Formats: sequence, structure tokens, C-alpha cells
Amino acid sequence: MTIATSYLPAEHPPVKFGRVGVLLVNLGTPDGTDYTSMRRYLREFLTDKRVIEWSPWKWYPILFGIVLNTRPQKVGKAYETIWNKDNNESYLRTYTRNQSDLMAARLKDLPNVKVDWAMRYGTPSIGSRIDALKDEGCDRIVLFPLYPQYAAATTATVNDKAFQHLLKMRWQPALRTVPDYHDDETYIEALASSVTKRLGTLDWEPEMILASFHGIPLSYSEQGDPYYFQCQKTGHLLRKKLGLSEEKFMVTFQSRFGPEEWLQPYTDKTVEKLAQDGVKRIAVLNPGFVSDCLETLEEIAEQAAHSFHANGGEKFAHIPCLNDSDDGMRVLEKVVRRELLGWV
Ligand SMILES: C=CC1=C(C)c2cc3[nH]c(cc4nc(cc5[nH]c(cc1n2)c(C)c5CCC(=O)O)C(CCC(=O)O)=C4C)c(C)c3C=C
Ligand SMILES: [Fe+2]
Ligand SMILES: [Fe+2]
Repeated sequence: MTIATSYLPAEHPPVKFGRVGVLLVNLGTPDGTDYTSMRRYLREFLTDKRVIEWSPWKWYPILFGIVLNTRPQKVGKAYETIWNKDNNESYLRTYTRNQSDLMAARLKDLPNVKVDWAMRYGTPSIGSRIDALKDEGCDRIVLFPLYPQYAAATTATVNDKAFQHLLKMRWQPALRTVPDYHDDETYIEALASSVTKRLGTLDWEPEMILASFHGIPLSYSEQGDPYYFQCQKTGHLLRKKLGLSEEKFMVTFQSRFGPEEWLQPYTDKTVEKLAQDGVKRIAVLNPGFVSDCLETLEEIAEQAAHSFHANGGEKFAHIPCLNDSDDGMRVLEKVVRRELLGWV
């Protein structure tokens, strides 16, 4: 909306205002699987103090001396196995862009709302998309970190980054940050239906379903991060919705990084142990991930499946994330419409 108001001098450039932006933000992803792209991405990620809370004096020699010299090759290879070759990008990027397009279509009844997407690490950056929304006349922005459970390492760092950008702006947009939705009924229903749908495609029934969440160091939780309890509550509500007993459903934590103790039980150890204990059929879902990504497609659908089979397990099913499915979009739309209240 471009409005040249009568009280501006005639030579003043037109001022755009009166729109509301919705900015969907996910974690990020490298631009390619090569060493340079991987290193750039990991460097930005692993120098974030919300992610690695160690003092830079202790962490940087390890990061720059060891991690950034070895991990880019190793993780680059893992990304290659799950790269979306059609678009030459990671699936996290494909799904996030699709979610933004589908959200825009779902909000068609609100012509003043503009939907966009960004990544916390890599591109498109949060700052560049806030600027783009502002240029389109959005003087109010709903900032939606795409994490159903709150963690400082994910939600807070998205908010920090957006506010850091606002620090540099003379005419800031109003910013509303979207809270977690770990116990939202539509979210739990969508998860349950994703389980039912996937299991319906199998000719076997799992003896155990694992709800595997990304972990965080135990010390973050002990310092007051609500993440662990929110994951437990999501798991509990999902188990109830599926009508499963405690013997058939577990909450576990994956993607450990570094030497510290992380939230337990660990997904990899649990998968191994279940197989060793004679469990033959399991299914794993990742309720904390809005979109499939390296951590779900490679770490679970490839690595965990391999480890289950190697330890005597017979059937392993990965249940996809909600991604850009109708059920998944219904959840995101519900949250966005709630946060738009009073602004549209
Ligand atoms: C101490 C390190 C890390 C913390 C804490 C952490 C928390 C955390 N991460 C996600 C979601 C994702 N993480 C992803 C990849 C990833 N995570 C870490 C480290 C920590 N994450 C690293 C180093 C990486 C990169 C891959 C690797 O080197 O192993 C991804 C996938 C991105 C993709 O492009 O596919 C997601 C998503 C959550 C939800 C979370 C805390 C709750
Ligand atoms: Fe992570
Ligand atoms: Fe991982």
C-alpha cells in the first residue's frame, strides 16, 4: 500500500505503511554441501552464544582449531545424502518456502497481510526479510520462530537476531514474537494423524513408537530452559491422543553435540538397546521439527534405521514431519491467526 499523505511536502518520496508482515523463521541450512558453504554455515551457527553457551575463551580454540576444520566435510557428506536435487537446496529450505507460499494463500482474506520466510543462519537472513517487509509497507511484523517447543537455543536466538536488526533502524516496525505451541490441540491432532496415516501404509504394527526431539545440554535445562518439560508434555498429549500405553511410547532426545551430558534418554542408544532387547518393529517421529531436515532424514531415517537393523531389529519406519501438509499448515495458520488478532 503506497500512500502519499497530503501533509508530506510534494517532493517527499511516497511512504508505504498500513500492512502487517508475517515472517516465518526456521533454523537455517548451508547454501551447498561443499566445504566452504558448510564451514560458513557452521561458523555462524556455532558462534551463536545461545547455541554454545561456553565462554568464547574456552570454545573458540576448539571451534576454530578443530571443529571447523573437520566437521564441514563430515556433515557436508551427510547433507549430500538428503539434498533436494530438484531445487539444489536442503529440504528444510524447500519446506520453509512452501510453508510461506501456502500461508499466503491461506490468508488471502486478509489483503493487508504479507507473508515471508527467513533463516536464522544462512540465507535469506532475518534482517534482509524484515527490510523487505518494511519496504512493502509492513509497519507491524509477526515474527514466528518455527519451533513448537521453546528453547533459548532456537526461539530466543531468532528473536535476538530480529531485535538486533531493529537496533539499526530509525523507523522500526512494531514486532510481535510468536510463543511456543507445544500443547496446542490442533498441533497434537496433526501429529496423531501423521502417525496414523504413516502406520496405515505399513503391513506391520510397531511394538514401540519413539517421539524423538532434538536435545539440548542438560545444563541449559537445569538453568531454567522449559524445553525438556514442553517436549514431555507434547509427548504425553500425543500418546493419549493415540490411545497408547506407556509401554508402547517413549520420548527420547537426539543430535547430541560435544562432550557434555544432554537431555536423556538418547535416541541413538535407545534404538540400539530396543533392538538388542529383542524388539523387532519400531516407528520414530520427530514432533519438535516443523520440517524434515538433516536431523530427521539422515540421523533418524538413515542412521537410526541402520543401527536398529544392525542390532537385530527387523522393521523400522520413520514418520515424516508435518512439513507443508494440510494438517501441518492448519497448525501454523491457527497460530498465525491468533497472533494477528488486534492487528488485522
Ligand atoms: C550445542 C549445539 C546445538 C544445540 C544446543 C542445538 C539445539 C537445537 N537444534 C535444533 C534444530 C536443528 N538443528 C540442526 C542441525 C544442527 N544442530 C547443531 C547443534 C546444536 N543444536 C549442529 C552443529 C547442527 C548442524 C549439523 C551438524 O553439524 O550436526 C537442524 C538441521 C538443519 C538442516 O539444515 O537440516 C535443525 C532443524 C533444535 C530444535 C534445537 C533445540 C531445541
Ligand atoms: Fe541443532
Ligand atoms: Fe545431527
